[in-house]
Amino acid sequence: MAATGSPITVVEETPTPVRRAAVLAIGTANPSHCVRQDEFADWYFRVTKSDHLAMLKDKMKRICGKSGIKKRHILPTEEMLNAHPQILDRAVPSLNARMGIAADALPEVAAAAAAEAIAEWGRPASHITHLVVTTSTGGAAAPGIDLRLAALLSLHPAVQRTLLYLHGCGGGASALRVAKDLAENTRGVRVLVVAVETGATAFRPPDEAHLEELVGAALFADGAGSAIVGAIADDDPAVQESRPIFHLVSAAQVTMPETARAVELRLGEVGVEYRLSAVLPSLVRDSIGRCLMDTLAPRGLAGGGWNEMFWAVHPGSRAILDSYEAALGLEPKKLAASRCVLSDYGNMLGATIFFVLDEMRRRRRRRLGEGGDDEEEEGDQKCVWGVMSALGPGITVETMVLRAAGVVDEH
Ligand SMILES: CC(=O)CC(=O)SCCNC(=O)CCNC(=O)[C@H](O)C(C)(C)COP(=O)(O)OP(=O)(O)OC[C@H]1O[C@@H](n2cnc3c(N)ncnc32)[C@H](O)[C@@H]1OP(=O)(O)O
Repeated sequence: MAATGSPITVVEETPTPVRRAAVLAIGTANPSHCVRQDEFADWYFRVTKSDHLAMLKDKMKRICGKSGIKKRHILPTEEMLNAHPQILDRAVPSLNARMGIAADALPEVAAAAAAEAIAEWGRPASHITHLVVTTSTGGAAAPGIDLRLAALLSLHPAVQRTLLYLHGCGGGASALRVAKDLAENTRGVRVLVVAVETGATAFRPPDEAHLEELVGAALFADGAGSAIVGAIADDDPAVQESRPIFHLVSAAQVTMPETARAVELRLGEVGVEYRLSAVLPSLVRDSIGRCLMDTLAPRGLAGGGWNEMFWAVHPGSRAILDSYEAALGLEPKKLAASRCVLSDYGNMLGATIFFVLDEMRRRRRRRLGEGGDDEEEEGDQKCVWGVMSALGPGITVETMVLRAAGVVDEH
């Protein structure tokens, strides 16, 4: 597909929608422990007592240097690792210790992000009708983090809970897809969506036999993202309460052919184990254009040119963003919000997409509200239609067509 082209005409999923879902508020939060990427290799090898593995440490420094990350928040501290020595010993089961750390810490981080979204929404938490929570690293228990979160936020006892486990980096987008369906199918539904992740469940010392874990240790980070999703309808009195940020126009999920082993997540005796194929960036470069074309063509978006839209791409890593850019012929400004989030927070798996949406609307507000003159930002403020894209295990591609609220379509 050409990078530029004819005006965009979107085929709506429901031609005469009674209700159309929209993101009404966004919140984010992180644990307080922040590490600088240029200091991470020294910290990581010291706290894992691995300074003797000099070649691995050098490799880790090279990976960190090419990661596109400046800093990120992580739950593990030296004190925590000293209190749980089994985390540093691959020969000893450590799942219980890791799940305990996640169960203690993550509800608070998730609640902080959700509380920020609820405050922006401006209505009582008890008005939330549905809660969709996703995590790949925050345990596997029932009742799970969703029930704890409902209690911390004083949600209504009848709130309907859905918990999505192990959707990886696509988790936030999956949860938004579920929330969109819930909101559009029942009048008055207001969904609180929360994604929360920690690398504590996957933190291990460096090992020559598990080099992809060096990559994960260099990229993955901890945080929570949240959104309120509701449906906007002309005949809905609740519309008065809502100031949409992004309309959720249509959603799709596809799996790239023959990639079932490219990205894997597993819960094992030593916590969350993952496989990241070294050829992941090239797999994405080769297939993402076709995947998006197949997904978006039926919705009328494949003929308009990728640069005519704004892009909210999950920053799996610097190389993954490079692959999107190369495959789609995107101008550098298109992925500026994704690269900014990667740089400041790292890859927080499912939580990251909320940070990207938040960063995009912040840039829009800055531009529209303060009359900024940054040409790079200006391009995206004018785009009405956008694509949210995130890759999960599989490689599973989650895609959502977005429409920016408050932007006039000039076509
Ligand atoms: C979890 C989910 O559900 C979805 C996800 O988002 S998964 C996370 C997605 N991200 C990734 O998998 C990382 C993709 N890779 C990258 O971003 C980049 O390769 C990188 C930042 C790790 C390195 O940058 P680069 O430009 O490729 O530099 P390059 O010099 O080729 O690689 C640096 C080193 O990393 C090693 N490396 C890169 N990818 C590796 C992998 N998957 N496993 C092991 N080693 C790897 C290279 O072999 C190289 O080692 P040497 O320096 O010893 O030669």
